[in-house]
Amino acid sequence: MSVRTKICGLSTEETVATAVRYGADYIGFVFFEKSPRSVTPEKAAMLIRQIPDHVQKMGVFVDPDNNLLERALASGLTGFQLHGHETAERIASIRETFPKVKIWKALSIANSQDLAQAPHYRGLADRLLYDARTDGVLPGGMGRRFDWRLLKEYKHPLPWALSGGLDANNIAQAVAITGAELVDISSGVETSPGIKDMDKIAQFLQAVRLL
Ligand SMILES: O=C(O)c1ccccc1N[C@@H]1O[C@H](COP(=O)(O)O)[C@@H](O)[C@H]1O
Repeated sequence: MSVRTKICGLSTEETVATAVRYGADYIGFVFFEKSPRSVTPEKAAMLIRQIPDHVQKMGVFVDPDNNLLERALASGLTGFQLHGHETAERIASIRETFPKVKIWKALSIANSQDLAQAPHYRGLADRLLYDARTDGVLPGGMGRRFDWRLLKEYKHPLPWALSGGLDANNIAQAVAITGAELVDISSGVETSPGIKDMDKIAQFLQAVRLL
């Protein structure tokens, strides 16, 4: 099975170049000021200029207003990853305002009841991103994982991706249990919060290629 990858939270030219060189399918930029990975639209634009067309560029947001989405989109994004409490109605409104942009809705998962929100986004989001529920300041990017067995046999209402606490050592098990065809990583390729490591990026992408 070919598993696609998203490397998230990049903020330097070197790490973007490494992710591209080792075959990332998606690269993510965080537009959330409380995050140690936060970038401005201007910085994202500079980084996105070095990314080829075949690699999708996702912006990560937490309950953004349209003004922020607009400014970030101008940097060259192809998709929005919405990681806050965005309702189905809010997603519908974002889709109407930005019809060409792919929309991923992140869901915080801690138990099987959390999956009940998933069908609400059918026909609205392009993809669901299952991530672990966190209790901290950040709703993602905490390296926290959830019980992957919750996704076993689950009938997904939409295309989806797996995230939350993934790394080069656990990715084979995560994919074997969940059947994920797209995986998303941030802190698993860092040495400390916000500091990406080029070797870890390369190792993760190579580990996925071997699956
Ligand atoms: O990375 C962040 O700082 C972040 C901030 C706000 C919302 C989401 C964020 N990151 C996303 O969280 C998941 C899981 O990350 P990790 O691999 O567990 O560190 C991933 O999609 C990041 O894009």
